[in-house]
Amino acid sequence: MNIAVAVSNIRKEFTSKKKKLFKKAKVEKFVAVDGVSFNIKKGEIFGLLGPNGAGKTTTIKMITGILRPSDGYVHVNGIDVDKEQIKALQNIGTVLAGDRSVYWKLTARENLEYFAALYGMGKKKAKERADKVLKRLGLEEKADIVVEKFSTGMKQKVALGKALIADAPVLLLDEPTLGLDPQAAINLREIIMELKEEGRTVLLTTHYMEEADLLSDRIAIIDNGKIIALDTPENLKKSIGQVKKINIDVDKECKELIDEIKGIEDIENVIGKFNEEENKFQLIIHHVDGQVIIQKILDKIHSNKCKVLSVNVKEPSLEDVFIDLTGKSLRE
Ligand SMILES: Nc1ncnc2c1ncn2[C@@H]1O[C@H](COP(=O)(O)OP(=O)(O)OP(=O)(O)O)[C@@H](O)[C@H]1O
Repeated sequence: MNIAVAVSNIRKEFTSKKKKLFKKAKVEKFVAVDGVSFNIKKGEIFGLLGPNGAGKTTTIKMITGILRPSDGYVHVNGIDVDKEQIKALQNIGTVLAGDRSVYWKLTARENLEYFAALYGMGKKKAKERADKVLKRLGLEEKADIVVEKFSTGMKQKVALGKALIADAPVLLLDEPTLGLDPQAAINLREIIMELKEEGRTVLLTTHYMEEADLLSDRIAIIDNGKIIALDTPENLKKSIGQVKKINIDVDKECKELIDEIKGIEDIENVIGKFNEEENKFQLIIHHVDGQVIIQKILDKIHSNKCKVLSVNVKEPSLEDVFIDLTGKSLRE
């Protein structure tokens, strides 16, 4: 069988009680994941890309069985997660977003040996396995230091080590590079590529589009609990091939510009974001004709008394696929 993870029409509805003083609590329903289906092939890195709150973590939690779907089902290596959770879990290693569930007062080695023991390994096997994982993560030299003294990147590696300790064929990595400095993120991405080369299946959630693009064989884009596109990164980008993109930075925030540029013929979409660090207003403009349009856009900018800082004509990225599908930016 070629499918490692089969997710069939899963749905998750949360209910919460909102209480107001002297009033009866009101029960509110919220659908976080709304009929999501996908298959992950064995040996594939499958990216789940979406903005904050899109439903990525909730989906992962349903695949591991931590959360029970309100509807639909999940199979991991042919095992129904709802019916045989323990058997299914033997096939899965998981790192949840911001997972710091390693023990801070224990060393990296003690942590990994402890989790190996939880998986039922004897002392000798646990030690061997911990050694192997520490080496693979480049943590051998720091193996006997307590985790609380580690940097964020090293703590994240120990969390990944916990997911690797049982040598499971399927890895669910929820935002594994979140909060890491650029070099630590590069190191972790290299490890993820190596895991794939060993034949493991990886589900990676991220809201970094470059990361999804770089690592994934296929990507599902998720928004508001629904999958809105699923294909290889190349095909996703090709799908908006006729759409061209111009990035223009201007010297001050001018929201009126967005609607004015949208009003120009052949303009498909305009996103405007103020970059506080660099004190500039960044416009991402999608259009279907590159020549005449630039002058028309510049005229609008001038009539709004803004100064152009830079103009770039770019190849569409996954972010553009998202903008094209939703009319909003991934990081809004
Ligand atoms: N236990 C819960 N009760 C109520 N609502 C929840 C619960 N868990 C998640 N949600 C809501 O479900 C939605 C999806 O959350 P989820 O954590 O899956 O998003 P995400 O795509 O992983 O986002 P992020 O990138 O910010 O981690 C959010 O609106 C969140 O507030």
